[in-house]
Parts: sequence; structure tokens; C-alpha cells
Amino acid sequence: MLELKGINVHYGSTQVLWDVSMSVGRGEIVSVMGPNGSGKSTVLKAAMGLKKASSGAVILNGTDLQGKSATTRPRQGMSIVLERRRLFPRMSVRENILLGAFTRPQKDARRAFDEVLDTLPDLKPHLNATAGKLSGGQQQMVAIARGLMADPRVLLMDEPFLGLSPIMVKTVSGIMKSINERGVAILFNEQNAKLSFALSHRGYLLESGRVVLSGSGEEMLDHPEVKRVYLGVGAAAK
Ligand SMILES: Nc1ncnc2c1ncn2[C@@H]1O[C@H](COP(=O)(O)OP(=O)(O)OP(=O)(O)O)[C@@H](O)[C@H]1O
Repeated sequence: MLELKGINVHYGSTQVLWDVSMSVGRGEIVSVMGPNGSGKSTVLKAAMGLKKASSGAVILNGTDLQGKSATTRPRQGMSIVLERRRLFPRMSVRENILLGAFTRPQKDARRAFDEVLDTLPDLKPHLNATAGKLSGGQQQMVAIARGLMADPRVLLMDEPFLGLSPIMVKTVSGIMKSINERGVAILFNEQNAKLSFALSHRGYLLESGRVVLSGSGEEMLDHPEVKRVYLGVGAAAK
């Protein structure tokens, strides 16, 4: 349903993505894993149109989105949960969530709001709280709720576990699974190989802006290179 084809991205004269091709099928959870600075966030930003690719195509359900602005993409069925949550800290949780429906008529927004709270019931007691006062994990839930308000078929999640406690990591990965079970495909990035590939149906390994490996979550976890470099398996025996 979402395809990135031969994406090249530059910041100024520096190229940071090289011929990146990825796909996300209907109902899949797909991860982009790689070290710091390998270009994971840039992949998601290019998919969402927040960073313009120098060349290549972003295709969503057969429509080429290249050249169409980020603001049109929620209507096409794609939304993004940005890194570090990017909430409006002085606004209430309710206001932050409702912002996610800016492209939808009010009646649809109200219905979407109720559905989103069914998916994330833990937010109900906090709707009138100031977003900036919530814990990191709760803020991540608000960011996910905001992303869901556009009723996406594909949800992009930029480092959804960043800075969360192990318990909140479990909670958020559970939320991702339940969103996915409701028919939403997810493309997310994460630096931790185990977390990335254990949660995803398929994954990509990105190094220095290039896809160097891809496969099912299990294949990725079992790959000798992933094991050696990213899981530290074997190193301890020496
Ligand atoms: N706005 C920007 N201007 C210039 N260079 C940038 C900008 N954003 C990212 N870069 C560079 O592009 C490269 C890829 O960055 P990106 O944030 O996509 O990597 P990442 O894998 O998501 O890293 P991290 O895990 O640290 O978030 C890095 O070398 C980074 O320094």
C-alpha cells in the first residue's frame, strides 16, 4: 500500500539517503532499524513529505505523492507521530488530540475522537490536563491519539519508544499491535534491533543512508550480521 522507490535525499549539498526503496503492505508492521544518524527519521519524513526527496517516488495505494505537500497526505490515508512527541505543552490533551483531525469535517472529527479514546482508554481521565504536565509515556499516547485522528491506513511513527521506561515501552508496543489489529499498517523506526524486529512483521536495516538488509522480523533477528553488530551475540564469548 505504501511504497518508497529509489528515494534520494540531501540536506544542502550532503546526501543522506541513497536509493532507498521500502514497502509497507496492508496490515503490516514494518520497522526501519539503524544506528544513530543512519537516516531513519529522514526516511519517514520523506514518506510524509516533510522532507522533499531529490529524486524517487512515494506511492500510496497506487497514487504518486511526490510533489504533493505533507498537508494533503492525511487525506490520502497517511499520518505521522513525530519524534519526541511534538505536542503543544500548554494546550490540553483534548485540544492536542483534536488537532489531528484538522483536515476532517467536525462531525467526523467527533466520531474519530470517540474511536481513538476506545483504542486509548487510559487517556480518558486526562483529557482536560495540560499536555506538558503528563509523563513521557502518556505524552506518547497523546501523540499516537493525534496521529490516529486522521483515520490513517498507514501510520508512520518516528522513534515511538524514545526516552520511555521499560514498562511504557511494553505499553506503547501493545498499543501499536492493537492499532495494527484494527487494520492500520505501521512504519516505525527504532535503534534497538531486538525491539524493532520483535515487534515487526518485516524490517529494514539502514546504514549510512542505504538499505543494507531486509527481511521478516524473525529473519532479521536471526541474521548473523544483525546478531553480531546490533545484538552483541558472540562478542561476550570471547
Ligand atoms: N535538518 C537537517 N539539516 C542537516 N542535516 C540533517 C538534518 N536532519 C538530519 N540531518 C543529517 O542527516 C543524517 C540522517 O539523520 P536522521 O535524523 O534521519 O538519522 P536517524 O537515523 O534518524 O538518527 P537518530 O537515530 O539519531 O535520530 C544525519 O547525518 C544527520 O546529521
